[in-house]
Amino acid sequence: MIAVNGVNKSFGAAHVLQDVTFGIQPGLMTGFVGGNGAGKTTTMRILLGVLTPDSGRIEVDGAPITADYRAGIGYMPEERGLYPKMSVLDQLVHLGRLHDMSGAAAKTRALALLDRLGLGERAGSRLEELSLGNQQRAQIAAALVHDPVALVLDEPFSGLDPHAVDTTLQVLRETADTGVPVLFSSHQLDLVERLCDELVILADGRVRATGSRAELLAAHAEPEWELVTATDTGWVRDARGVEVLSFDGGHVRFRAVSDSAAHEVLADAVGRGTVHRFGPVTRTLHEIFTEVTR
Ligand SMILES: Nc1ncnc2c1ncn2[C@@H]1O[C@H](COP(=O)(O)OP(=O)(O)OP(=O)(O)O)[C@@H](O)[C@H]1O
Repeated sequence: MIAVNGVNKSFGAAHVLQDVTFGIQPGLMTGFVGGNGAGKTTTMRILLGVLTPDSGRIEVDGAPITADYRAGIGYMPEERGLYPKMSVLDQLVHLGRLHDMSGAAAKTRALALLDRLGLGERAGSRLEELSLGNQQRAQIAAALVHDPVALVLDEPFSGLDPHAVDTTLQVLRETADTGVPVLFSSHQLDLVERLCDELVILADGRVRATGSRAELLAAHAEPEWELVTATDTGWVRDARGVEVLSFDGGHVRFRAVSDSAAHEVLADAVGRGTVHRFGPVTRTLHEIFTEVTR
């Protein structure tokens, strides 16, 4: 596991990372979310060793991260890093060779990756000739070409069309499935919700919440329930251990002192007629994000 441990960083008087602590587990996709200026890029740069923290440590399996390990990370920096005038394939091969791959192995791997990312036909094009979305795909291939020990990707999905998002996702998921820890930042909560195993929510340089989507939803769950029946639900107001929050004919939303109090309401409703829907009110990641970053 890669651990970001108690990291602090200031630029002048601005304390932009405050005791940032979280883990990136092997085999899992960890989404790093936060608004503009929250500190995601700064954290990633510290992880990669591009910036030095004022205090705190980056560890891999309990020991300080080494230069060797860092060299094996596939990094997609915010400022991107490929040469505009060089062909996509040539620079991928060049990057592979910088990581001690043979030219032939790097070429085979690069072509396979470009194919997977839907860029096979543009392998010979100069980067600057590609659309922004395709340049982005080339950047993703560049982070992956040397079979990285870990992946750290700054906004890898920005500018991708939905099809490219899906293929990129599949490629990242397959990489994670080989036991590689994957960290990526994103503003797109819907995407993060769809594809992340773990989430780290950052606001104003502090980690506000971490955990799987299910854990976050459970930790921030409201003990609220919803019941939809074919008949009037006005009687729920008189049920024991229940406070009705809203009520509209056959649709009632209520808070219950316990799960069993809520289930008694269900049993009562079933006795009275047809129940269309019953269950806890599920919240979206967006609601939780808004709440924890407020
Ligand atoms: N080199 C620097 N010098 C001074 N301030 C900096 C520097 N790099 C980052 N900052 C400041 O640190 C804060 C965090 O920036 P960072 O780029 O890490 O945020 P972010 O979460 O990646 O934001 P975004 O989603 O907008 O890219 C911001 O207030 C930014 O202005």
